[in-house]
Amino acid sequence: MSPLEPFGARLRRAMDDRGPLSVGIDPHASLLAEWGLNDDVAGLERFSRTVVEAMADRVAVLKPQSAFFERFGSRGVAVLEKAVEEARAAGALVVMDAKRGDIGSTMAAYAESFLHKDAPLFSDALTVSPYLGYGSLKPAVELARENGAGLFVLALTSNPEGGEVQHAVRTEDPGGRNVGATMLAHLAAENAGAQPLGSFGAVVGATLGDLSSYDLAINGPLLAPGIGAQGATAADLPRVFGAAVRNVVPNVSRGVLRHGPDAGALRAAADRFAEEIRAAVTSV
Ligand SMILES: O=c1ccn([C@@H]2O[C@H](COP(=O)(O)O)[C@@H](O)[C@H]2O)c(=O)[nH]1
Repeated sequence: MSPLEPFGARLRRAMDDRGPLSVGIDPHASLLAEWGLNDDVAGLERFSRTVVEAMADRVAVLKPQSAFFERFGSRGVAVLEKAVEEARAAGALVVMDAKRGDIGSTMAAYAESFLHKDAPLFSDALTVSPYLGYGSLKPAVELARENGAGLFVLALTSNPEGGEVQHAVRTEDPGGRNVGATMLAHLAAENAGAQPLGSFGAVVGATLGDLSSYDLAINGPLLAPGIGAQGATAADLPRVFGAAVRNVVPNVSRGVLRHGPDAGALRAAADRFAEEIRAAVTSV
């Protein structure tokens, strides 16, 4: 198989063709119950198949949350493998939300698990945690480049607790930047010169309010969770992201999934978010 076109180029095209919305595949136990499914592997399988079948031919990105599959052990991971394969076959890009991070030698193994084209869980991109130091992610950056995949590095997360780590200022940083800003700067360097968009993105929550003190121009995608259940709205996007909004991939998980199990209702909910996002982004 020839190497894939770089993730950033594939994502740019998908965003232009389908709109930038990412829908999460987050099979919370509470959602399984609301959908009338058992909290078991069969329920998990039905839930994830329904979301993939409803969404994969229309949204740019599907973002499975690995935690909800891992909780069922190896049989849950098998369901995840199938969801990834079917979503990609139907034309969605898959961002695996597994938030991996470790010392470099172990990071290399995580990278092999998600970013090697022959891995059963090969995904178009993987979320990673840089809090063992950005340099510890190097094996993932390298393998992603070799395999046409991408990364989303946790920079400024959507949850209120994130600030105690991400807003911490590094005393040795000559510019007095905080940790989140430092991660954005690393990503800008990674994406330098990439056309039309780099493959190394940041996770930046849509919940965060005005981010004009940050340089979000990383020439890469900004994965923006927080719309819907966490309280942010599509209308917040221009205020939060400013001129960088064109590179934002807004994610909605529970805000769409709570409309299941009917596939038409799921699609209608995703379409409403997609339209709100389109209107907000084109207003900039
Ligand atoms: O900063 C972050 C990083 C990741 N997430 C993940 O996104 C979805 C959000 O789900 P909602 O139901 O739309 O709130 C979920 O998988 C999180 O683990 C995030 O929320 N914030």
